[in-house]
Amino acid sequence: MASQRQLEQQRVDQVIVEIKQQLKQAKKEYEKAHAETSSVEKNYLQNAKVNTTEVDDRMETNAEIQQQKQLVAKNIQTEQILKEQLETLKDLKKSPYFGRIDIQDPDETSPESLYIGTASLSDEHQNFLVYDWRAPISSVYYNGTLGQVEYETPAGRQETELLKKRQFKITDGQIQNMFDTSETVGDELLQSVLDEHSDEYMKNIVATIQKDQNDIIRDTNSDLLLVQGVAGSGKTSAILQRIAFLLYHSRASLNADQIVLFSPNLLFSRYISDVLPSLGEKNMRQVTLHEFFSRRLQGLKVESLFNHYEKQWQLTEAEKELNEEKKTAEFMAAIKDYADHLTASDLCFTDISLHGKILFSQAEIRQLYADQPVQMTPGHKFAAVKNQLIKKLNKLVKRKARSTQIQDQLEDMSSEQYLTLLGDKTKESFHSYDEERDYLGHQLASQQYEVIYDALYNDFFFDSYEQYGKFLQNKLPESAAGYSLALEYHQIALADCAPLLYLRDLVTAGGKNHRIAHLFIDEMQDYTLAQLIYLKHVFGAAQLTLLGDSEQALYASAQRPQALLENIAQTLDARKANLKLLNRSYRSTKQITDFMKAMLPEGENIQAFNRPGNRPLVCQVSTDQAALKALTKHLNASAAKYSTVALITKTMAESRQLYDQLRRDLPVNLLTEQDRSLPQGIAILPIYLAKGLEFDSVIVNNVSQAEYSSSEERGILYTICSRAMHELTLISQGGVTPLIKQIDPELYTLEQTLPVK
Ligand SMILES: Nc1ncnc2c1ncn2[C@@H]1O[C@H](COP(=O)(O)OP(=O)(O)OP(=O)(O)O)[C@@H](O)[C@H]1O
Repeated sequence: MASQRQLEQQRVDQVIVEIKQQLKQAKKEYEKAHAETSSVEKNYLQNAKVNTTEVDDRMETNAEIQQQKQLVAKNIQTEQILKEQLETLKDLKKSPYFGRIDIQDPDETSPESLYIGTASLSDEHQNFLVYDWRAPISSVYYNGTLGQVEYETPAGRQETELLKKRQFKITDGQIQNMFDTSETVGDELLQSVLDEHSDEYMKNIVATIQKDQNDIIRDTNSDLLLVQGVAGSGKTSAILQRIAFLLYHSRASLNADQIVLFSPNLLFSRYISDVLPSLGEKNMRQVTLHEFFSRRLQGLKVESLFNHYEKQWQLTEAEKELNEEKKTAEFMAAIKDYADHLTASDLCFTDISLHGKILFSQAEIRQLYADQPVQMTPGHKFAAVKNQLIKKLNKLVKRKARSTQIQDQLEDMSSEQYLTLLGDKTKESFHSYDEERDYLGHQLASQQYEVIYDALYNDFFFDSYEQYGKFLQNKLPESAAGYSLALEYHQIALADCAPLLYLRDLVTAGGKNHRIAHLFIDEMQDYTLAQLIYLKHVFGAAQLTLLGDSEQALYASAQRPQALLENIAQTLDARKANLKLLNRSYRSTKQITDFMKAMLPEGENIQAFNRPGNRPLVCQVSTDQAALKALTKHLNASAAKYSTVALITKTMAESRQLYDQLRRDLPVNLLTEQDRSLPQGIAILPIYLAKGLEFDSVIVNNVSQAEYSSSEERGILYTICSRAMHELTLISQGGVTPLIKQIDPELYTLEQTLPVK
């Protein structure tokens, strides 16, 4: 292998020489483009400064400015492309590729060696020196074992013989490691990647994608792809590489703006923000469910998932049941049925007034609705009413424009106001003084009625909040009072958001976003069916990828994947639904994974990746003081060893309390819902904020019987433990929870401190 390694290093060196040449050329082109942009920009600014108050100059200047503006935009775009090329080449220079496959095509006489990297590179004769990891042939690297293999291409399925597969770890142009493997992607490289410590940002995994992950990444057929994967199995990683793959696969028709990812919290959004740029792609849009609902329910304080969790502890059984009902598909079906059968007299219309004077009364709006043909759908009727109202408003504005009041205002106008009213027009745009006068009068009247136009466009003549309240009174009367009370305080419970918005959209035929081609939902076990139905309704044209782990549901029982798929596919009306399971966990050491899996009734499905470490430590103490002492000791020790250490609690209140107790002695940081980045030092946070994240060392505060008494809390403890990569410490004040007691004592180390007499 030594001489093989020399040969491979020689090839790396040659490729780097080529990259350097291309870099030089690209730099030149970039600098040229940059100089051009600057000069056009300067020109544009100078032109824009021309005295535009001289009406004669205006038209000409306008046209010229428009032209310049377009030129600037085009140059900026070219400059941006060249900049991206430069970045790609710079990355390739450090590590041009990570894999090699030797293949024998049936119609070729000799085998061919192909090298695979994060981006493609060809020489001046168009020979591929490096293949992009997303190219059709690269799938062979991830998918096949040696021998006869198949791969998909735009022209159909192809066959080839895979003779050799080699993995490289190249840093700064030097091969650090290389392995030949017959495995899909062998364990050695993966082992060395997983041994690394975590940092603020997630990394791309393209060099070590596993076969089952590759199937998820390259699935282009399903309209609903459901991924159920155990904690740390690479679901989030798979989503991000899948997005990079889809962007490559459909380069001509898809851009990053057409992809939306629903992420669990703001910390997570930042944590994953580097992966796509590291693959030369733009980030997709990211939103949390809370942000999404808040934007659609402006003026209301939407309950967050976190508040929802925290409140669970205080709810009565009856209240919990009401909430549960609102989460179901049946509840959404009831909303649909209700919306379909609403008559004009049932609808909650409101008056539209200006300065206290009613312009359109609810009675008038109701009559307009009642006058629509019966066979029309509610949405069409609503749209027709809206159009008629806008027409009526146009007439009103026309009348107003000719009123003496407006004419008087025109007389008294300053020349500045006059120019603003003219807008894009010039004096010469009009044939007569009267025409100009009419135009200006119309402009002025329109301005005065702008709020009414806004109100009509935004459907403010319909009160969706009241309508939903009426629906509740009918369907779930016990919850109507609570809903109305919250509304009085401008608040809305999470469970009410999806049904209310669904009702609003159905009545008003609004709220849809057809532009989005792919919708990704991470941590889907935290979404109710009602929410999924609403998201599917909004993003009707999107292909769905849902990823989750029902064992990590914080307050719900786990559901079997196949049943979940059938349920969701049927509810969302999916035609090509596909279920993928990921059972191997990569995040944690074998010892931590074995401990976690023993917590679950069906944990035997989880396969640990064979990365060794210490067994989790359960530290049992008997007093408050001793607990705090143990906590301080272990936090200190972890912080000295690792870069990311987290103390994860069940609730925010517990996090706050610990923060107050520890902050004098330790560099601790309390994280809240608003935090977008992980600060240096030890993080203290409740589990719902740690969703999707990982830390070198995790400490759990109190795993006593009193704190984790029921199996309902299994999901919480499991999720907390599964955030640990290298070290897990659990402190228990008093007897440990039965969730741990039932675990084979061989799987952890028990440290007991005796009470001080
Ligand atoms: N093929 C792989 N190669 C290298 N690292 C991997 C691979 N798959 C997963 N990992 C690593 O394992 C860790 C867990 O991955 P990820 O966060 O994507 O899992 P997850 O299933 O979304 O986890 P969870 O549901 O517990 O939040 C990450 O550090 C990720 O980089």
